[in-house]
Amino acid sequence: MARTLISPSILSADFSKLGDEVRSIDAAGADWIHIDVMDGHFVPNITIGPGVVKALRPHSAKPFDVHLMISPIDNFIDAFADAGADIITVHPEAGPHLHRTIQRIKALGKKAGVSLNPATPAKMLDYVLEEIDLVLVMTVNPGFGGQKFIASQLRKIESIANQVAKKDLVVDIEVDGGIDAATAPQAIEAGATVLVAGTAAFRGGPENYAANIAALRGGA
Ligand SMILES: O=C(CO)[C@@H](O)[C@H](O)COP(=O)(O)O
Ligand SMILES: [Fe+2]
Repeated sequence: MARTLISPSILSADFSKLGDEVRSIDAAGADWIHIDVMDGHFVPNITIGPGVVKALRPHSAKPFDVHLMISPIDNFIDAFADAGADIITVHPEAGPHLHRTIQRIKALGKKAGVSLNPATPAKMLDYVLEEIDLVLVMTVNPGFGGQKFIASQLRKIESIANQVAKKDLVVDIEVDGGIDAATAPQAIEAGATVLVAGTAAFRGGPENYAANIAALRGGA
């Protein structure tokens, strides 16, 4: 069975001490650090920009998994790469030329991801799957933590996992939204290789982070 990585979303961390939160979740066993960037335009919420990513960079050596929910996207790719992102994930609806955006991310030496909203079909990947490192399947509508898992997305994960296997590609399938100890095994069963969790990872404060991550791995 494929390995399962845990990428806790700092959207659910205590924003008044983000550096400490990143250190704590890293020490608790996070594989990646998921950073949700929202612009109040592509999604109805505003979070953080490249300056915060840069400030957090010294707090962890784990890969920064940066999920960009901003449009237009292209003017910001370089800024997040410079700030210390390792994986940069974009939504196809966030710019006019997805292929070009991916090329730019790769040219900067970063891993490239494409994120699909719940209503966006897997077909969107037909001409880019060979170019990318990761597909991020949203199991909630993007914008907020703490929403309910949309189970219809399991079928999409399965279909992408089949395509990846059929084409013999090395592409992670990351699932994002409403992931907890109950939904994690369903996502893994469908083919997810990376689990994002905000609420379930940061629940109860730092003394609970290791147990929270272990519970998510319980399905692995
Ligand atoms: O990208 C997003 C939301 O748009 C996510 O990364 C959330 O932060 C996940 O939070 P939970 O659903 O796990 O609370
Ligand atoms: Fe996210």
